[in-house]
Amino acid sequence: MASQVALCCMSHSPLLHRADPGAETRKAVDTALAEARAFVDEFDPELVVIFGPDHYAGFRYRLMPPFCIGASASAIGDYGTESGPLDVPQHVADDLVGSVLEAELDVAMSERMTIDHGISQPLEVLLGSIGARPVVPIFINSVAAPLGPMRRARLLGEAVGEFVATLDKRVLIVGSGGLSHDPPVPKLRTAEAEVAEYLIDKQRTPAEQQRREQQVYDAGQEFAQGASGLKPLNPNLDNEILDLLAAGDLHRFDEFTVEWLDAHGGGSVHEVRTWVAAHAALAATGPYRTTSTFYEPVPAWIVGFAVTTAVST
Ligand SMILES: O=C(O)CCc1cccc(O)c1O
Ligand SMILES: [Fe+2]
Repeated sequence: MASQVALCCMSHSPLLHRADPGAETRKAVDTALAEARAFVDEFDPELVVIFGPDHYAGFRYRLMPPFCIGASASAIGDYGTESGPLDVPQHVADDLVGSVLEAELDVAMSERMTIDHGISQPLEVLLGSIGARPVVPIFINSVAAPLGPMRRARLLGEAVGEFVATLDKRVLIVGSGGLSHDPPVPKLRTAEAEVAEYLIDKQRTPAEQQRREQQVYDAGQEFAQGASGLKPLNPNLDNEILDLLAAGDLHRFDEFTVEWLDAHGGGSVHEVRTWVAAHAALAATGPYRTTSTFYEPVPAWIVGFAVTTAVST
């Protein structure tokens, strides 16, 4: 028997539950997320495979893999998200790592993966809590330059999908991140030495974390007031991305270079790699149809916020 597979992709933001985006936007996003949650409930997944980035919370330049599969993982609990362990089915994760390596993708593996809101927020939103269902987390570096070509994220997704198809389970594939956004994240080669230390190896103290979270909140408020040096959100690009995903035109993403995306979508637009990987995973199990799409640029959250669901046909 083959698996039954469904997909939900969503943007995340550290400010999702913190900054007021305006009553109308709040209502629209809450509705879209409630519908996604209902879609997941109805599908009743036995396993969740989630592609997500982090924000120098777990992976730092001391050792930065392009991709990493977690066979055991826990969340730090940044920006008011839950902290604690995920329920990772160890043998499934082990087999997935083996299967992806067999497909000649040199994925890293972690037996102590640390995740942040990039993975925990969609788990909370879609499942109720980070530990609600068995989950295999797959990290995709989406911020720490240099990044490899988009094509590799697509191929990773494909290899994951080929494995998922063999499981004989109801599997929900999740992608977390994007779309266009340019949050205030320092860069290794231009940051002051003390700041760069946090990108390389140093963990923030609780007080430093609190300051960082306030700084990001303030940046969102400034951005929403139009008084910000951050790159504007790019709804045209975001809609183009959503159209390609819905059309199943995943090869087209191979043509988006890192430089071009950076220029048009901001420094964190590369999180759409998680969407490409998730869709490639679903596509590897058979043809699919996008069943819902929500999109709205939300400056107060510094993100072009999107939610989609899709099913195998
Ligand atoms: O550095 C962090 O911890 C979070 C950075 C950050 C800020 C606003 C919107 C985002 O999407 C984002 O990733
Ligand atoms: Fe992010």
